[in-house]
Amino acid sequence: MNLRKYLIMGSQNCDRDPVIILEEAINSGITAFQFREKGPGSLNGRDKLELGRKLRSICKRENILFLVNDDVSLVDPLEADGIHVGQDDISVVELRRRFPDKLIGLSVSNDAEVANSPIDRVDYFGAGPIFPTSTKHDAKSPVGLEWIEKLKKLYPNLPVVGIGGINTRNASSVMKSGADGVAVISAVTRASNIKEAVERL
Ligand SMILES: Cc1ncc(COP(=O)(O)OP(=O)(O)O)c(N)n1
Ligand SMILES: Cc1ncsc1CCOP(=O)(O)O
Ligand SMILES: [Mg+2]
Repeated sequence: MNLRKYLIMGSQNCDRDPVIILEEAINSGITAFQFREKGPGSLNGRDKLELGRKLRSICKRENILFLVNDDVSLVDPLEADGIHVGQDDISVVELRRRFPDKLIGLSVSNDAEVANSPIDRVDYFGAGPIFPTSTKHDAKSPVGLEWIEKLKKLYPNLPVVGIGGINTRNASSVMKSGADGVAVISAVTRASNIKEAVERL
């Protein structure tokens, strides 16, 4: 599982065709992709599924991990490698019961969330928001790089990806804090030059 450069994206994050953006990002070196069709301007129903199928087939062809965000109903039709959920989504216990062999990522932002989560059923943590972000309107307050250091001390063997406000200038600080990868939306989807952005990340 290579989560080093983890792109998260839905059509609502794109000024251009998401298919082109994903292809450029893969050709430039991203290692994992999360289909997150969510929030203002996002697609629903058949349109969402149809875009998911296109993005999934690109990841399959290019041998890039493909995870879905939140929406359990997409896991089987898209033959996703896994699913990422947060504290207010379907429970990890239920998810693991339904999908014993899929990757499960869980968002954690503080000690209480970790204490109340079945960590033994999780494959990686999404830690954040590390920095302020304007991409997710209901994001929690930034938790800072210390949160990554703390998580790695508590769970040295569980991969941690930092998320939230990560860009080409601050990504190295996230990795230096012990993260196994950086998860980004706008740093890639809003980049004027995707190749340069992914390479610099
Ligand atoms: C890798 C990664 N980490 C964190 C999140 C955020 O998940 P969540 O808190 O459930 O928020 P939404 O993305 O569902 O709005 C993520 N998606 N991916
Ligand atoms: C989905 C998500 N979860 C926490 S912050 C965030 C948004 C990350 O977007 P960006 O990389 O543009 O700050
Ligand atoms: Mg969620």
